[in-house]
Amino acid sequence: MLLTVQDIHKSYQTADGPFAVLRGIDLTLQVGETLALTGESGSGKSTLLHLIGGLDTPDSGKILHEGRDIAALDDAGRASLRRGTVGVVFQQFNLIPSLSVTDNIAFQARLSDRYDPDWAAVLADRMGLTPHLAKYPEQLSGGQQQRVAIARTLAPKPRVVLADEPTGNLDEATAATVLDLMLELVAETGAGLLMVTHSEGLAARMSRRLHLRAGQVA
Ligand SMILES: Nc1ncnc2c1ncn2[C@@H]1O[C@H](COP(=O)(O)OP(=O)(O)OP(=O)(O)O)[C@@H](O)[C@H]1O
Repeated sequence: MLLTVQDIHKSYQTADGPFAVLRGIDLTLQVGETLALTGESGSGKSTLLHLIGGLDTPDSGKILHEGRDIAALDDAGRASLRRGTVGVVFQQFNLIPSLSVTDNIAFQARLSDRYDPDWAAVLADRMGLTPHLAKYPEQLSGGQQQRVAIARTLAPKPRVVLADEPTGNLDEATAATVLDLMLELVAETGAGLLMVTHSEGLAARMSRRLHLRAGQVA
């Protein structure tokens, strides 16, 4: 199993006392599987993604990446998880303005020592970015920038791809094209994808759906 999440609980402290955002979440993700995470605004989707990516820690419960409990990792193990094993795509593109498209795509893979120029070239080609490799982010359209962000995430060949509304900034047709590409590439690398989306249309293209309601799987 690529990813196993067991009975996750998470509360935030507020002025009125603790607020339970996640109240016992279980999920699994297998190789090649794509899981849509839906739920109303505030239902805890981003919180769950952050916990799975090791960006925050749950109050209780377990998160296993390929059988390894992330709570048991030391700082170096956690850093390596964030840089290579898990890839995250956010709604904001977060490209580095001073780097060309080529260098933006390579950036994370280089950091984690997983840079493969041939794979980076394949990604750029499939994402339709080859004519734009020498350009800088400000010279690209929103859809092109998002494709660079996705290529950058996939460049280190992560085992699990976590995506938070990755096409939320794009028009519907562009969003569908970008998602199809992401689904193809995730399938080819044998990764699993967990994607937050508000779009019924996009959720329907994925292999499974998990709906959060009041901190639980509905
Ligand atoms: N650091 C924090 N401190 C306190 N409360 C928080 C914190 N982060 C999130 N929350 C609260 O937890 C709840 C869940 O937030 P989260 O961002 O996970 O929801 P979401 O389902 O991703 O929402 P959206 O679809 O609007 O992005 C919200 O009520 C939010 O206000």
